Amino acid sequence: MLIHTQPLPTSLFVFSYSSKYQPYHINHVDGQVCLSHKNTYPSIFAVMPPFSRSRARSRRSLNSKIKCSTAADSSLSLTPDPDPDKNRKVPELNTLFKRFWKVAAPYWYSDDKVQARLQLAAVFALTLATTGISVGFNFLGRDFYNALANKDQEQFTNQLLYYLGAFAGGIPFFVLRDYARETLALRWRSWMTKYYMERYLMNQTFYKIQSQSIIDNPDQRIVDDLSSFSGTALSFSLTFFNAAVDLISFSNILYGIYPPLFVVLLVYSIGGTAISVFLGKGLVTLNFLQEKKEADFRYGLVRVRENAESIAFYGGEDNEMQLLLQRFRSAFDNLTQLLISSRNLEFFTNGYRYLIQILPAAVVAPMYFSGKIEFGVINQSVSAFNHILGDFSLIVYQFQAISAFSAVIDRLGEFDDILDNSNSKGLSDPLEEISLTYSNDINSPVFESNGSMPAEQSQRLLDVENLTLQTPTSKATLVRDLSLVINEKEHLLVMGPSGSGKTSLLRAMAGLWSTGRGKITFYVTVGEDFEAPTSADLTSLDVKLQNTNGEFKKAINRNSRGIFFLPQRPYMVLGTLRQQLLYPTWAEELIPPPDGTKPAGSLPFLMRGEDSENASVKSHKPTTDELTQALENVRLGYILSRFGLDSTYEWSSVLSLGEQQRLAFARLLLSKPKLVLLDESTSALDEANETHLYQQIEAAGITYISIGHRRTLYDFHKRVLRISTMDPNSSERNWQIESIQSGLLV
Ligand SMILES: Nc1ncnc2c1ncn2[C@@H]1O[C@H](COP(=O)(O)OP(=O)(O)OP(=O)(O)O)[C@@H](O)[C@H]1O
Repeated sequence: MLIHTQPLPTSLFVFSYSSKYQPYHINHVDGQVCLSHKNTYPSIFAVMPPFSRSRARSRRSLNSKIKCSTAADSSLSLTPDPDPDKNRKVPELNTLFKRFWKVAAPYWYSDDKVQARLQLAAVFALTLATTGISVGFNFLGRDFYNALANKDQEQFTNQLLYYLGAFAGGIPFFVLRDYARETLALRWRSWMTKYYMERYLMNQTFYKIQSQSIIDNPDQRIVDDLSSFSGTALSFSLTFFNAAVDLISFSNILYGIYPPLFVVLLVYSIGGTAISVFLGKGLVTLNFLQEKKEADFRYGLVRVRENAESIAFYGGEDNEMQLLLQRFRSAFDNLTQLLISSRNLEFFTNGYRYLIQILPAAVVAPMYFSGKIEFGVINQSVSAFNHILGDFSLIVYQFQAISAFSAVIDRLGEFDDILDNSNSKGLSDPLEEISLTYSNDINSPVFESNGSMPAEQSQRLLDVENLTLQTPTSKATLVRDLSLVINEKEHLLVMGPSGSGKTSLLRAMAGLWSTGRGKITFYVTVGEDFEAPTSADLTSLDVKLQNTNGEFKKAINRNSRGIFFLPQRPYMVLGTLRQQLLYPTWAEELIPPPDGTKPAGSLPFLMRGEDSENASVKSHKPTTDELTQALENVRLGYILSRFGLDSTYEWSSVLSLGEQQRLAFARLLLSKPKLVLLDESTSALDEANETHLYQQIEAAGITYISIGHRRTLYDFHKRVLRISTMDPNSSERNWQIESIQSGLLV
């Protein structure tokens, strides 16, 4: 137990700041951060290096306060927007605790748990050591000043040497404690980032979140909120731990001096905490909204960057400016309210802090006057009182940081729930009934597409039975009671007016939409170890989640099952031309350093193991020659001399739309799937190139289902599925299948 028997010397110091940093004021001075003690030692002042990561949040909010107080003087007009977020409820305390636990716990039970717990123990041990060192410095300081007061030169010199020795020995503990805490926070964040990204990208959750606008800014939650969560959770834990140690150390002293003083302190701090919670309760919501609005604003800017060419063609700068300003104003308005609430809370917090400064001295002074205690005991009681007050007042002093942290917990907890239940009723429609199955039973009898007569011995690839397809949110029926069979080489063209539901049919086949009824079965050849997933597998996160430790079973990937989808809008990944071509079938491996060593600081769980890659990754990965040949096959050989295979460009900007579509066909030819679903994949191409590409995939033995509007497409297909726009009042089928022979309908 750490007990101060003497008053703390007034020259202490830098050391105690971070173990009990809460009683300090934080100020910016010339790019440095200055901490000055808020209660016990108003004269103590320590200049710190620029903020560490764990204090980045304080810096950010501080910076934003500075920026905003400037902005408040500017001429921005502040017309309030009607804002549905204003009715957002403050989360209950127990909900917050549950969410905190749900977000925080998985890491400490994960594969990395041994390392994590050891590091945590080291951080706590170092924190205890630094607290002990601080106490030791108190005693050294006391003796130093006693020697000075007694004019004992020899003792003074000795104490000075002790002090310098202790200084040299003690400093590394403080540095190592902070380093250990920061590295643990980084490790925790890295693990959580992978854990969240994995669940976000799994099972098309990212698509559902985006297309159904389920939550705002998942990217910001993964980047900013996770970073601030791990850093703040650790530093708060240490702050509370320190407060507990401190409380035990100093309660005895204070209680021993004068018990009523202890009781007064208890009542004062409990009352203060209750009032600050009452005054600051709106801060959690405001902080939550601030995060959202800042992310919305940033997203708006990202959209401008991503769509630079379209905006420039439209000349839409004024509109963009207005939209962006609107988003910024929304963030600004909220921040203004946040500042007002913070200011009101500060009135109370500062009053609370200074009102009681002289109380302990005033209470014990009569005992001193009557000779019951020595003068030093007054100092000691003031010191102990302030320590305990600081410990009991953590919530008052830290309320703003706690409210910001609560907002982070709330946002992450909400995100975590969505990821966990990504296919439960919360996310998907209760009428979600389309069953999507991947079957390896290719021996079942093959029928003609009209379902009546046995066909020649070709392999069946797709079976659609009584499919009624609806839009996910409005439940508008797009296709009614569709049945069709696709056998090998029976290429199907899907036609129909714009908006009739052609792409949506592909969405259902890809498992992106499942509202409606009916059954879709893909028949695919797969390895012996493959257990054909059912539609429930495909929509149940549990199947893919082995446990809550964040270990995932191999995700089911339809590309590796011989089925490929080319979306309407070509998608170019961030990376090199080689990566474009390999996407999505093969992942580009990390290039190891020449000496074969692991990159410094790499964490085992950030590496993608073989198991987590597509099954097809194990299949032959195309060589440079094969990649070059694939480009030649789609008449794109000339871009090689321009860009090379291994340079990174913004491909969606440097390649024309038609070139991007041809690149997508090169991917297809390299992957050689059994069946491909093409959504207007040649719409930007001239007829000669279109014919060439269809000839290429036909020659590669790929069966295809294409969506398209052009009659020239008849030449490459055997049948056409014609979908008409659904009449909401009709209960009739809105589709028909016609045969094509030699490019003509029969
Ligand atoms: N996420 C969604 N939520 C609700 N309705 C949607 C959604 N996406 C598309 N729709 C609607 O579904 C209908 C069918 O859209 P779909 O994209 O399938 O049309 P399409 O036949 O492919 O049209 P086009 O030929 O113009 O590409 C449209 O009316 C569209 O507005």
